[in-house]
Amino acid sequence: MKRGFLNSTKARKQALYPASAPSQVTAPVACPNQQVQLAYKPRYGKVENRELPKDYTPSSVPMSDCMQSNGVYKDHAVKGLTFTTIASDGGPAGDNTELLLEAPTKQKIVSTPGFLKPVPRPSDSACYAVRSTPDMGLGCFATRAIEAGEIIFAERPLLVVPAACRLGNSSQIIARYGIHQGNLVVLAEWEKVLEVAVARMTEENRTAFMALANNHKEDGSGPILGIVRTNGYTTDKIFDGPVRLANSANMYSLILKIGSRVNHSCRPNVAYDFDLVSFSFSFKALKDIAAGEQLFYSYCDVNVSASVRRSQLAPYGVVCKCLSCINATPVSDKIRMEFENRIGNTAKWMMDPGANIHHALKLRQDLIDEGLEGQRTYACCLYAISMMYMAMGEPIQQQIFQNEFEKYNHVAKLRV
Ligand SMILES: C[S@@+](CC[C@H](N)C(=O)[O-])C[C@H]1O[C@@H](n2cnc3c(N)ncnc32)[C@H](O)[C@@H]1O
Repeated sequence: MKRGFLNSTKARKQALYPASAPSQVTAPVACPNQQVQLAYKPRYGKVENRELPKDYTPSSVPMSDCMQSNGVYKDHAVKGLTFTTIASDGGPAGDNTELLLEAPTKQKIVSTPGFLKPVPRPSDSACYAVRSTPDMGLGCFATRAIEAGEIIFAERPLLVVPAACRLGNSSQIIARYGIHQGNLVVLAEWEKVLEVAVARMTEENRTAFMALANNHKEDGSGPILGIVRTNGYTTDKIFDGPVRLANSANMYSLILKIGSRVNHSCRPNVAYDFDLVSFSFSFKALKDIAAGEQLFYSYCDVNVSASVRRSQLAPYGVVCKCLSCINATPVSDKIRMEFENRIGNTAKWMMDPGANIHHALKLRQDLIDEGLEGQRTYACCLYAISMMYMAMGEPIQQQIFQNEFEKYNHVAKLRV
């Protein structure tokens, strides 16, 4: 991820829609810089009795009353949020993005120096295809061999909406209907708001959006919120106010046409960057990918045990069957949990490279065995090995690892 990498805290910044706990109560959380209540972390899984209160009448959320000459609706504000469009401006209409966000956040985005550059187009747009998998719904596949570091596709999001249900009156709703039915009403009201954002889309984008997967059909989410929760990415480049809140409640969820078709693996072979200036995501290969191989992104932290990964994946309805999950042992758990610390020993290893080279080679092998060659740690490790061979006066080995380092540094972008 632009995180550069999938591990630890950075990965959390850019995971799919923030994970939620099973049957967790939707606690309205006050956002400090605004008078809104956030229905944060809605429940997932099967919620029994999804009947809305008899006396509940859904709000009517107004649609923009005016379309501009470029076929894009004018901005309009509802309940403190603005419906707006980033239009492709001469590019393909598929590059339009619909957004629902706070007005100052929109201002921050559009005043980014250089905004709005065209979406970067990879030289070969035909290196991937979306098709069926036997057990994961649709997925993205390489149609030819792709090298580590290569950009596979780039796209603007179809939709950008707050990562939490922001209604402003959630606490009154909960007070009136109680927690269980109040939560259902909050979700229903939020769906009404999202319906307007989707109605503003071009027909092409709306069709693509509504065709995305939805694994939130039984938790009270409406069809649009279900799609948002199943497919949303986050970026630490878009949030309300001066700082990103620790609970991510002021962040946004971004739903993509192609990126949202990428399935999960704890042995990811792709990562993404989000560029504010072109307002686009670029998905790049973390390692060499063979023709026909499926592209995988990690929806969870990769430097944690299999059981922690399992619990992080539960809200996505994913039971991961990657090699690392199937073959997980206490030893592999330890490897994942410790690889960041182990690379911290590099300076110590360099004091006596001959005696310590095996530590660095073992770390490299462990990362390969866990399918984590895209990690920054892997590139750091290759660099350390090449430096150690240099210090040992072994130029051939040094060159081999220098070359490998350069290949993976294309992904890791270490400054050395
Ligand atoms: C963002 S979508 C990915 C694309 C999706 N497969 C589709 O058909 O559009 C996420 C959903 O895909 C499925 N999925 C993703 N990774 C999976 C995996 N490793 N195993 C099983 N299902 C997976 C789950 O249903 C998950 O909720």
